[in-house]
Amino acid sequence: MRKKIVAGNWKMNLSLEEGQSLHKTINSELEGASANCEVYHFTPSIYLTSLINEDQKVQVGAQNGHPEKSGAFTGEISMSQLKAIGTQAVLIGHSERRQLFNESDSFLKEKVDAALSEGLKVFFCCGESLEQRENGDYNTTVVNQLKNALFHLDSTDFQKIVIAYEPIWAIGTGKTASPEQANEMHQNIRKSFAHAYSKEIAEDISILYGGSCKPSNASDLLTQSDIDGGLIGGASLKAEDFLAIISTYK
Ligand SMILES: O=C[C@H](O)COP(=O)(O)O
Repeated sequence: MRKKIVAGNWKMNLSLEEGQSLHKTINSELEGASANCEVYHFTPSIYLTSLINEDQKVQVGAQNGHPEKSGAFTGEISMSQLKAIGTQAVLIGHSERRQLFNESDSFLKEKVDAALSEGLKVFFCCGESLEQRENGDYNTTVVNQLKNALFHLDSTDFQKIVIAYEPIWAIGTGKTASPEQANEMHQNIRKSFAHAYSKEIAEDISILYGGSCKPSNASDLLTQSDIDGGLIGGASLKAEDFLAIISTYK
């Protein structure tokens, strides 16, 4: 059965002290609470070692990783280096990486392979631009992103993969997809897995929504039939907001 997951993507925000304090607060609030959803913090890589602690409720992930194990890639961190320090998960394919750092589907595919070979859990992001939404190309765009980076994998690999659907026009804009628009895309994504693999894989994979999700709209979005949680940006930076979103699954 697929899992509910709420993940915070801090992006390039928070000082180390702020990050440690936020992580500590979320962990202590969840301590002893019944586990109805998994919770992740995707933090700046430089903070990972100070936050990773296997005994805590909130799992810690990186926002990026390089597919090569080692070599002359100044400024990069490999998936194997992430794994070596105990990182539990990695974000791959976030639209900010695709757009601002020109990451192509084929490069993302290499990252997915490298992350899985290290045993990292992959949160694979997909989503269409406003133009693609308006000209009706959104379903094809998103399915192609999945096909190009994921559909070469074995069925068993999907135990380590979570999909995050993030319409680019909803990220950090205050505009959200309506619950119906988001759910329709999640159903479409699930169908593409059923078509490429099997009904079982499609039913088992967790698909998160991301894009201006906040306490006021979380319960409408995150309780849709095919939405299994959220990848939260801005609203993950304040403990009160992030906890309110997590409480959707209480
Ligand atoms: O990874 C998170 C998404 O980019 C959503 O960000 P946002 O909640 O600030 O719109």
